[in-house]
Amino acid sequence: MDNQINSLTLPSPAKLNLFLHIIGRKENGYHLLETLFQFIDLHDTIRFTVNREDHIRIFPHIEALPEKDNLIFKAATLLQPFRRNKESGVHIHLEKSLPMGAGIGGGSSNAATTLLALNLLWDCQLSLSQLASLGLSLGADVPIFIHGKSAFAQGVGEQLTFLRPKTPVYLLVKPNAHVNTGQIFTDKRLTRDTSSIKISHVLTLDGHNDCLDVVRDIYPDVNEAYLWLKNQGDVKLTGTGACLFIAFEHIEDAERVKQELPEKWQAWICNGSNTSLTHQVLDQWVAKNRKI
Ligand SMILES: C[C@@](CO)(OP(=O)(O)O)[C@H](O)COP(=O)(O)OP(=O)(O)OC[C@H]1O[C@@H](n2ccc(N)nc2=O)[C@H](O)[C@@H]1O
Ligand SMILES: Nc1ncnc2c1ncn2[C@@H]1O[C@H](COP(=O)(O)OP(=O)(O)O)[C@@H](O)[C@H]1O
Repeated sequence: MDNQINSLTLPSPAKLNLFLHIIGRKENGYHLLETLFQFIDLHDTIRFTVNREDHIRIFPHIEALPEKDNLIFKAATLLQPFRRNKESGVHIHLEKSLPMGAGIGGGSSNAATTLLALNLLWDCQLSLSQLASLGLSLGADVPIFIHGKSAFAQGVGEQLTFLRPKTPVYLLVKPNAHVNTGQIFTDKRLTRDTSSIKISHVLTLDGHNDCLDVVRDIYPDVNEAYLWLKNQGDVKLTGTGACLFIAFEHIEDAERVKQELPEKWQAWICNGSNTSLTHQVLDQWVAKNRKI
């Protein structure tokens, strides 16, 4: 990638929740979760070019997502007070591949990638912990993308214990539904009393997703895809959906199921990764620019 000192192109990857347990609810209505996050190599790509125009501009326009609601815009705005660079504007080009409202965290990932990139390009000099605290106000999943390492998360997703789960091949399937996270978390039928687990058990546990039954009930297409995939392996829901996934040891098995999958569902074969692709590229950029 032709990264220069005033521009940076970064992948902004998706995550999976290998399990998601709801163990309680806070007074403000937010849910206390226990979830195991892992990254996958499916990603958006974002190019940041700083300039002296003092504006944040995002291209191209995404239908149904006004610029001011874009988490990329919100993340850049949050970082503006910390700029130390004369080049205080930014032109952001977003190549969107990740489906939205799919439980794979595309919006949170984009927000985190923006904070990481502009922290360097605007010379804000914030630590990862400071960026994660800032990012948490944009979404519960932003801190994991800031740290860029697979982790067991507690609280609303901000208390992280870094772990290295197995990295299988995944078949990821997107039913035709755009899930509203808020709607799932306010559903009366949601199970909110799963027992807390010990960190030492996380990697050996066959965890579940407490949102699955409610999501299947509200979104018939998720239910249909779930029933189809159930015959092919241990199918799981990521986040509040809509995406479902199965882990395979061998890529050939994942490919066979993908070939048989009804065409109406979008599907990808991807690899699990315990380091986010963003950080892999960022580390190379930092090493290169240190030498200049
Ligand atoms: C459930 C998870 C698991 O990874 O994934 P997604 O399916 O969204 O990717 C996340 O915790 C979601 O994080 P995120 O998508 O950033 O949610 P937010 O924007 O913070 O919250 C959307 C709404 O969901 C509810 N919410 C969210 C997180 C949480 N721990 N408890 C909640 O009750 C709140 O009503 C909130 O207004
Ligand atoms: N840059 C962005 N990419 C994706 N979604 C965004 C972005 N900015 C804001 N959003 C909003 O955030 C919502 C959740 O998006 P996303 O994080 O992709 O899904 P999920 O939380 O289900 O994994 C979207 O429905 C969209 O309205």
